[in-house]
Amino acid sequence: MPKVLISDKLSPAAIDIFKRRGIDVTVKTGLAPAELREIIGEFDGLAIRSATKVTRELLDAATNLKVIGRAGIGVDNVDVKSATARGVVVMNTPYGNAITTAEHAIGLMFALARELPEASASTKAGKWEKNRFMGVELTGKTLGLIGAGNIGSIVADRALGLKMRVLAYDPYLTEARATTLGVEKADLDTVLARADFITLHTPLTEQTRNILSRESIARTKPGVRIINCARGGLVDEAALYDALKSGHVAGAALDVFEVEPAKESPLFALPNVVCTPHLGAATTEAQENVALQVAEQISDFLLTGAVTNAINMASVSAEDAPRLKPYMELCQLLGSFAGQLTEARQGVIRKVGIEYEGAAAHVNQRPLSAALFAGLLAPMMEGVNMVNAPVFARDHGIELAETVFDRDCEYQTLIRVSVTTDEQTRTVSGTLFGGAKPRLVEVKGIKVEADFGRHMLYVTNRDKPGFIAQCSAILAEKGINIATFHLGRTEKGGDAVCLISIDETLPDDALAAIRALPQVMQATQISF
Ligand SMILES: NC(=O)c1ccc[n+]([C@@H]2O[C@H](COP(=O)([O-])OP(=O)(O)OC[C@H]3O[C@@H](n4cnc5c(N)ncnc54)[C@H](O)[C@@H]3O)[C@@H](O)[C@H]2O)c1
Ligand SMILES: O=C(O)[C@H](O)COP(=O)(O)O
Repeated sequence: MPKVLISDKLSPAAIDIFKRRGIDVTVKTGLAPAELREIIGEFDGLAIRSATKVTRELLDAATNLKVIGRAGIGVDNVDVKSATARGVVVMNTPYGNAITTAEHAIGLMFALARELPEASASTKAGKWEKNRFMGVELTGKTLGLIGAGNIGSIVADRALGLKMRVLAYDPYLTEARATTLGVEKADLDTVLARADFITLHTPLTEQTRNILSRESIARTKPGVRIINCARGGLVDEAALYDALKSGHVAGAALDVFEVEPAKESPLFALPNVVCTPHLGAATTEAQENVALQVAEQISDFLLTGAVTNAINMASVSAEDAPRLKPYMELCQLLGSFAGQLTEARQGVIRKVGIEYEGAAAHVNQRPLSAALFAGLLAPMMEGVNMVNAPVFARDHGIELAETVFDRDCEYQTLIRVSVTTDEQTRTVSGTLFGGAKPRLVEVKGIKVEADFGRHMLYVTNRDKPGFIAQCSAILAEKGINIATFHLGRTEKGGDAVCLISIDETLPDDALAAIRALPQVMQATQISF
């Protein structure tokens, strides 16, 4: 039974789902990093929000971990690169808290426009300062969106309902999408110059860090009000402080901070600053949504291999997972076969070609190439799997060329793999016998039908009499039982391949004896 640890405060709905799906679930929140490192090795899955920091050190200790599920959107608390390198899938729940967070941004905009927190504090203090507070109307004002993804789009929709004009800066926003949203697509300078309110809705990346820098804040319209419900680090807090003090910025509402938890900040002393402690996603509805989603996604992955909302891997729907399973197995075996042949020759792989024909041409091929790379690279690298194999391949400069043939095919399905090293190109093809059982059908362009046995001997030889008898005699002498024996050749007397499935591994001296046979050009032991 797979084991999952919930290490942040998640709705109890998640626990129910894990239990219902047959997952052994443990809840331990508020653990110190060392305490978490101590226990993480037991778990196959980890469910988190933003409090748990999934560092390289934690991942080093997470020897069984297969999946990290973030109940929420931002994964900046996860070292995704290290997780990928260790073959751990990282998933989030990209939509579950989007409405709630957009509502928080709108709420903060109202709070700024009418100085609600200050007015509330003053009233509760018995001051009744009716003449101190004079707000601004939102109707007819311009809202500048920086980032028009899931949350930004919802904010735009609500702002349009408030009769605001919405300008959006997002390099990935198309004109067509802007029209659908009812917003005006603009460059950053235009948003800065024209917006009465600016609201940020981008992830924190190298491009967005300090997107509201001292210089860009200086270019904003005097009297602008700024809302950040996305990530600390998007706004230069020191520059914001100076602009608020000078009055150039009339107000700022911050849900997120450069350093969290934000226990102290010069900004806290300013009356025109509204702060909340990273509450963007904090509603019952949103927390229920993300908890349910993350628990289902983690369970699906651990129980069926379905991959949803992964940051570092191609998606495989729950519906597709069982259908793709035999194809993935075939690809992994073909990759492993080709990888072991390449390893035997110590060649550096330069290029991998994958051709899909028949039924394989009509399935989702992205996870298939990942499975193939995992099989191919496993003999050469430790800890390789479907998550990290495509990254390893890219990092090692291995070019991937995929071709899908929509044509009549001799087999119900056919996947052909060619691996090019500095010295040669090796081709192997396989099919799914009966639609499910992986079978080799071609090696080096020579037809030879064989199941993938646990231990196999692959021989290339010249098609001359005596080879089968001599090879069998060597195996018999070592007491090695032959399970299956398959032959193929280009033509009578030409190049031949032989695939022998044996019941155990071949001792080195037997392999050497087979290699020494006069007809043999290459003999390699393959294990799956
Ligand atoms: N405060 C909270 O509690 C809370 C809750 C949920 C999400 N968030 C954060 O809100 C942010 C947005 O979430 P989302 O779900 O809308 O993400 P999203 O991925 O749907 O949208 C992000 C948008 O930013 C745009 N973008 C990327 N680089 C940009 C750049 N350089 N300039 C302008 N736009 C750029 C992208 O094109 C995309 O449209 C994330 O950082 C997320 O972590 C915070
Ligand atoms: O990225 C997110 O989803 C938000 O920052 C919410 O984070 P939280 O779930 O830890 O509050």
